[in-house]
Amino acid sequence: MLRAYRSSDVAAAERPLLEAGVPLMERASFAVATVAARELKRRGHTVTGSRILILAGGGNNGGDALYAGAVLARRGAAVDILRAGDTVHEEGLRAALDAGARVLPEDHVATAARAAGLWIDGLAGLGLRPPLREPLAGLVTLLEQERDAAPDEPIVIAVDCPTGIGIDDGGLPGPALRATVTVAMAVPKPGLLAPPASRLCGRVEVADIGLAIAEPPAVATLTGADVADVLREPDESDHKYTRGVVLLGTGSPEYPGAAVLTAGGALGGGAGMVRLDSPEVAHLVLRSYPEIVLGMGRAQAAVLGSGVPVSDIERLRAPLDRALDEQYPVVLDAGALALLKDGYADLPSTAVLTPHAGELAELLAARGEGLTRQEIEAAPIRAVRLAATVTGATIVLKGSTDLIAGPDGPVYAQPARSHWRATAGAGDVYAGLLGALLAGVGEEISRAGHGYGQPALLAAAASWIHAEAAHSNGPIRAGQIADRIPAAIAGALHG
Ligand SMILES: NC(=O)C1=CN([C@@H]2O[C@H](COP(=O)(O)OP(=O)(O)OC[C@H]3O[C@@H](n4cnc5c(N)ncnc54)[C@H](OP(=O)(O)O)[C@@H]3O)[C@@H](O)[C@H]2O)[C@H](O)CC1
Ligand SMILES: [K+]
Repeated sequence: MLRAYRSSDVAAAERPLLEAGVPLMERASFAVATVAARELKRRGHTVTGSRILILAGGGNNGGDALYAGAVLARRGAAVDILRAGDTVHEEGLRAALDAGARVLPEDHVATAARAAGLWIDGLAGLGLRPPLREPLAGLVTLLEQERDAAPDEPIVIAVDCPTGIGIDDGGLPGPALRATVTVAMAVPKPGLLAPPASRLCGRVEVADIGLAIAEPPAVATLTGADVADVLREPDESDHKYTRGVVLLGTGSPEYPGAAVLTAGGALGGGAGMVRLDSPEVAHLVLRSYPEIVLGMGRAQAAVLGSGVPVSDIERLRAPLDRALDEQYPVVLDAGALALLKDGYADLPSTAVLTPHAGELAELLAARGEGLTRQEIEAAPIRAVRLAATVTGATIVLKGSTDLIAGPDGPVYAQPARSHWRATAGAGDVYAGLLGALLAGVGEEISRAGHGYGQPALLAAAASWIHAEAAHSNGPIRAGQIADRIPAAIAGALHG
């Protein structure tokens, strides 16, 4: 699991080590230099003979970059330093100059940017209070223009984070310098895992500088190994009821396919049994999945709303109330979210809402929180935490990176592996898959009662599985995603 920590927690953890004289900056800068050398090599260049531009801000981020420049200059690179702040990290500058680097006149930015094959972005890191002020904002804008104009795009190594991103909220409040590789010191920060900021980070590498953080992570990303830990593989004691029964209140004459796709997601996700409470489309679903059992009945999880128009949502009220009364998990997708506009003020965390940004804006507005779709997409971590707080439910904000928040614990940020997943019906498949995972542990969740972090963790696991199943180098249909879920789960469980 990738765990990202707030900048304040990182800075607090650094302090005693710095006071004890632990050479954190030396370790950090060596890591930056190592990544820079390797990236040059990847492009068929050697450090010797390469021209490298050090973008040195006025703080320790600049210090890291300057010491990295010293290492690279000693290895034969031609190193130019652009001092971008009123102040500079004096020892770092001294080290770089002693190693043969030279300070550029300020009006040489464009020329130097074009001449350098690699830039090291040490303008600002943990100490940035976004948005960027002038002259840094103008410098970053100019550098982005030069990068776009350069015949060969330079390699940009971001020290700790790309300068200008919202390091803790994942926002992009102003200009920011896109990176090829981000070298995160000690631990990732939230802006490296959550969009829109994460889109500017390039590949994230974490440099071990001997720092451990005791605080809980603010954002986390599950890997396949974590998913294997979360899933419960059936054994000889299992039967279809112990593996979890999912009740689907999905699909309608207007959107019959959603019933088929949620059924495919639930069956692919390993439900012991799938019940369908949508008589008007049952014949269609049975044609694809004869395994489906028709009608209501005892279940360990319910999935409601996919493909159900708002005009038809009253039929979902009974299964929703039953899930809440019997305290088993319920996924509220698409049309079912409209039920929450009046009533259901305080949902349990076993209610998992799966809005996209527009639906989330409507949900928040109904709770008196006026965030627009644009504001949600600009700072999704804040939006998904707010939604979990005002509803009490677990929130899955679907997007190219799914963001998942429960009543406590980290926000999970689960990126798509490829973007062909953005196709009609993919959300229906996700809802069914999530229902299967929740049903698999539904009894445990019910016994544990509300406020149980498990639904958010399972929703993150479902997102990882869905991204894995949807990973493709070309177009993929939602039905194909459903068909590939079993292999994605087997891959997580057995490598
Ligand atoms: N603590 C350590 O020794 C280690 C830290 N690591 C590296 O250091 C940075 C954190 O360094 P810090 O000095 O705290 O701050 P930064 O260098 O990240 O940023 C401060 C500079 O940024 C300017 N600033 C701040 N906000 C803005 C803004 N909105 N617009 C423009 N400029 C801004 C600030 O200027 P001021 O005039 O406001 O002072 C500073 O010039 C961390 O990220 C690591 O890279 C080591 O890795 C480990 C040891
Ligand atoms: K930086």
